[in-house]
Amino acid sequence: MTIQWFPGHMAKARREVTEQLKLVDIVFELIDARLPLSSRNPMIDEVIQQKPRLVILNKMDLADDKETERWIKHFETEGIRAVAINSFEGKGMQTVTKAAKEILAPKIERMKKRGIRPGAIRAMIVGIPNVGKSTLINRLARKNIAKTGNKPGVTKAQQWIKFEKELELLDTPGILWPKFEDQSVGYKLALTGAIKDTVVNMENLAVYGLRFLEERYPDRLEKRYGIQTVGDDIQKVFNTIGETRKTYTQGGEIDYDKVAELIIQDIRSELLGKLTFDFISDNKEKKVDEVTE
Ligand SMILES: Nc1nc2c(ncn2[C@@H]2O[C@H](COP(=O)(O)OP(=O)(O)OP(=O)(O)O)[C@@H](O)[C@H]2O)c(=O)[nH]1
Repeated sequence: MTIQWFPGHMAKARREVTEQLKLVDIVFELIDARLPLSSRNPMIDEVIQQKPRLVILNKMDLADDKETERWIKHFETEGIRAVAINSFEGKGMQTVTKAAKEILAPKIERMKKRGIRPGAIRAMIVGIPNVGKSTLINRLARKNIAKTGNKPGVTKAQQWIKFEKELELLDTPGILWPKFEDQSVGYKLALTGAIKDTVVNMENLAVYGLRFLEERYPDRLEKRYGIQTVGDDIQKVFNTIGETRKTYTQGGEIDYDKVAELIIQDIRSELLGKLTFDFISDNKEKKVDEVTE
């Protein structure tokens, strides 16, 4: 299933999440650890409102550990509890349950004081396509209840999963739309596979990837491709990579489409190491823009 985020579809998605929210005590906002800014739904605060929330940075195995740590601290300075996990391998699951219990502890205490016996804590997962919602549900359920896939937009159909003593999870995650803010957000989402390749120009995406690496991870660029700077002569860079990797057309020319694909695959498949694409300074720059507008 391909999700087309037309306005009607976005309104429906929001309505559905708002309905589901009434059923739960806490929201697990699932984001991609590589994109702690770009993989958040742009209206998430408005949608969730005052509901207690835990931000979960998934796919931590693919992200830069130092940056993930920084992001967790950053969320906490904003009053939002955050944890990092790898739901693919089931790493960090205890941090999710522990944090959820701690966030709700004051509420449970208040209920107890009023003589109300608290029931199980009920949670739901919310996130944009492909952040790993189904994978996490399966992990917490420890069996394959939810369907997963490696293409954006596969999640479906609703019941409660008891994933630990006193904790229950809605088996249907809330799927919200990604940001369409600017081109760089689009490129970052495409580089991590959150939006389909067909909606972006692969050569432009590869160039964006190279420039990003040059700016943030120049050592990796040099190690993998022997390139120190990308500069303005992109063709030269593509030629260098094409020659080293022997990416030729049948006529013996450099195959630029293949070089672009190769760069994107290298980025996606960790051949350039663990990468984080959003930096806390990106967030600050944006806030300054907003203030001056
Ligand atoms: N490396 C890594 N891959 C993950 C992790 N979690 C999920 N994935 C992969 O990410 C892809 C998307 O996972 P899903 O669980 O289908 O994502 P979803 O959010 O349910 O996707 P939609 O159905 O599109 O909303 C799959 O290929 C998963 O194997 C993780 O922690 N690490």
